[in-house]
Amino acid sequence: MEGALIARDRVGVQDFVLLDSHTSETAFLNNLRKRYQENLIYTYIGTLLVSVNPYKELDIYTVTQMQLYRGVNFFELPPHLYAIADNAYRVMCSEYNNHFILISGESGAGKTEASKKILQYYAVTCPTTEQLQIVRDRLLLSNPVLEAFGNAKTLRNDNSSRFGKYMDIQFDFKGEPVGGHILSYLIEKSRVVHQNHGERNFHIFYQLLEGGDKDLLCWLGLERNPQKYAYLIQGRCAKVFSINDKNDWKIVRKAFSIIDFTEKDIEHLFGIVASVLHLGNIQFEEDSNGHAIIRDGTQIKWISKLLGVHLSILQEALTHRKIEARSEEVLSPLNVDLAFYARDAVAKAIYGRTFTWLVNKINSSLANKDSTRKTVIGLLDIYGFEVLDTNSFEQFCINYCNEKLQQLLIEMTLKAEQEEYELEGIEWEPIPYFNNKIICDLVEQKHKGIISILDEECLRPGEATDLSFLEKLEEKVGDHAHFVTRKLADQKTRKSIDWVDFRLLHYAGEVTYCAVGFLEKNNDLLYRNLKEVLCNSKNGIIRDCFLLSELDNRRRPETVATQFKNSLMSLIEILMSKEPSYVRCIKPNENKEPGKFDDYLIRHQVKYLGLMEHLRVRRAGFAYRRKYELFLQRYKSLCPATWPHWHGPAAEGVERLIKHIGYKPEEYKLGRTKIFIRFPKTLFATEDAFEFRKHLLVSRLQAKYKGCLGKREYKKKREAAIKLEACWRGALARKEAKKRTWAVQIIRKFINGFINRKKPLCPENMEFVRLVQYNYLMKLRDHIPKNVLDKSWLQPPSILEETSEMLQKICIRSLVRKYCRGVTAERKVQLQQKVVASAIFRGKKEGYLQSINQPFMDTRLMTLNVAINLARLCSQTGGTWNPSWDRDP
Ligand SMILES: Nc1ncnc2c1ncn2[C@@H]1O[C@H](COP(=O)(O)OP(=O)(O)OP(=O)(O)O)[C@@H](O)[C@H]1O
Repeated sequence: MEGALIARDRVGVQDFVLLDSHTSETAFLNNLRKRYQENLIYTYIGTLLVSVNPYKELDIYTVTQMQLYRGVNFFELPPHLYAIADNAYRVMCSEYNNHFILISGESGAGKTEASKKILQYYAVTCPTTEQLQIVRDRLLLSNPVLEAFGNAKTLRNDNSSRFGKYMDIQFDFKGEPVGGHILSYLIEKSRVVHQNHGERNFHIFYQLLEGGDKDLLCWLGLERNPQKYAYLIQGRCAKVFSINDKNDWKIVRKAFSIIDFTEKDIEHLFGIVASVLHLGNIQFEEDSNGHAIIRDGTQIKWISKLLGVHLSILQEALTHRKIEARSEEVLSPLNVDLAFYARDAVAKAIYGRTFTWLVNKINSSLANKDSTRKTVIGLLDIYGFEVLDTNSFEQFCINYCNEKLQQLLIEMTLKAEQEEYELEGIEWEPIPYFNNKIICDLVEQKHKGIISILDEECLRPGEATDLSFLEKLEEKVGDHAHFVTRKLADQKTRKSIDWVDFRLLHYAGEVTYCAVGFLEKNNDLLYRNLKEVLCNSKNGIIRDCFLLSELDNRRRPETVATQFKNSLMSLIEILMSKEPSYVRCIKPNENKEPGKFDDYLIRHQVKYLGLMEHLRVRRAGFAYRRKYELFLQRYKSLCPATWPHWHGPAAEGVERLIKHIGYKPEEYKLGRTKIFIRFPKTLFATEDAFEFRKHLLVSRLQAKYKGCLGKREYKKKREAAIKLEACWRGALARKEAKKRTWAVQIIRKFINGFINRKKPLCPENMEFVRLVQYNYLMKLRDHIPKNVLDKSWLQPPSILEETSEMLQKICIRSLVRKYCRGVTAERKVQLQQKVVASAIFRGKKEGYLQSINQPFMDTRLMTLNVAINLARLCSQTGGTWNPSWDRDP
């Protein structure tokens, strides 16, 4: 609930106890409308769930939704059927007790849908084993079978349940669904033989004709066309747009096989369904004596075959009545009207009892054989209060049932309230409410109640009629404040009550019942000879339904109303021993239209569903109650002493908190485990303060969160950088170490090579020698003599001495060659002359050595020639010569 306190302006309050004007029906309707228009079909009154039929598919029944509600605190999520179902289940598991969920509302309000949804919820969310899967399937598939035989199209609902249903789902100690049991109440048998305009018979008839295969129909003596059967066409709407009989037939057939029906069972079952259709087509005619006779024997032959009864005996039983006169039995012929009555009575009886057989059959397939203790959750899908234009015996029973259930609800709610107050040590404040026990007594009291009077009339000898019954009522309960007839009414009311009517002032409003047919319906008699025929049937189901022992029992069977009263008593007993949850379904409009909220219709239902009464009871004390822990958890931020954490007991924390907020003493009470807040406005003020505070907290949280995110990001980056650095350094160090290792190896090799350098080339010195050679050659390349006069030469290492010498020679030779090539012819002559001159002057001329480098000059050449000649002369004469020469290399 807390979740949507926030959105209350738009979607209203999720819990009616939080309405300010809780006694105002208009405020109630406004809230309901506001929510309905937002597709919020569920609203709480405390723990009671109010549901408004949306008449459209809503996206709120998905498996995800189921998981959402699973195990979550009742008030934490928006109201939902699943919350009710889950709450019952959780409490059952933890406290190991039994529960029931009572679903009520008028026809078409969504009761059956709700009960199916709850069943699906358990099927999906409860733990189970593969073995139990079959139980789960049977539980789910029991629905289509019961709906086929017990539901029909009515004016108010295309799939209206024409019986009351109570289904127990049994759970073992692990919370696994292990079995189930169904009780059915008051199936509307009259529908088998009569339907109002716009209504249909039970679905199964149409499904069989539409979906049954040719061979089956042939075997049953049926034609596919429903128009051929008198029991199917009174409503003139055998075909309904919203119903797919063919498809439904398939589902029912499949369900039969899962629910353990044998082929024989199915054969007998459809034999009965077909027999009912054949019965409806039997026509009686009057013979000359005014007695009923059957002219066309076709139908009766089929019935005799399908029910396994003797043809002539059946024919006789349908047209005669056995009367016991003294100790003799006399057959008295029936007139046509009585024959039709007998025919319809058989049809109703066999259909009604077959339905009971069906429920028993389903029960035996759902039964859990192991005897360990089980806990149960019961689902009660029962007809709501009915007010039709003409209200008959059925409406009387239905409305009586609703009175009883209303009483149960009020008692249990009051009891629960009182128990809670006692448990919490809060003083009990008496709650004023309307106790409808007075109406229940009017109906059910022994000897004095309406049912007893009706039974008396049915059983007494003599000519009892519906009118004599009415007179008896006036006589015996005429002075009751909740009973009126035309005779008893005042002038004003008299006009609205017919002479055959009586009116009851139910808790939900006035209902006028037409007494016509009460006796007949209450008696529900089947002539004895017809019963005998059925008891001797060869159809196994009919034999199970009509026991021979019934014939021996001379006591009159209980009347329908008494049977119903007794079954209701035992139902109430069953319910009283369990923990209750309630779902009240509301029908929003008469046209099955989505989104249409008919104020008048809904106001009416709010009234007769007792919602205002329930709200008054829930609100009479306190509007809101919560465990201290939950209250503190939600609102602790409103008080500095409790925020962010309260370390003491929760109750003390709450006390500090509300003192800080400023609650007045009359606004609250503190129980043992819970705080009780009297007025919704107190809670809303707290909620508003919380909202405001939340915004503050949210911005703080956001800032903190952003800071945290930033820090986290920075830390991440930093760590990444450090890691990267470490990796990089490692890589560098590894590279360095590798380099060093390599260098050491090289140096080692070098030293080794140096030590062994003198040895011939071997692996130890190979590299060193090569290196030295290489280095020497490289160096030599840079120190090669540049001309022939340059006598320098790089000193070679010892291992290259020989090579060096060779290289030097090659080099000199190359230089010389180069020099020689560069010498011109003129120069060559000059040099030759110089050689000659040298030969002449070496050692003989002073300054010879200095003149070697001097080139010859042309002027001097002449002189040289002269000199040569002179020299020759001198040499011949022994004289000396000392000319100065130009330098020349
Ligand atoms: N929660 C829902 N969501 C959608 N449609 C729904 C819902 N509940 C009911 N309906 C619609 O309303 C129709 C009538 O509902 P349902 O048969 O459950 O009514 P009921 O109260 O069981 O009536 P009756 O008393 O006649 O059996 C359904 O066939 C379905 O179309």
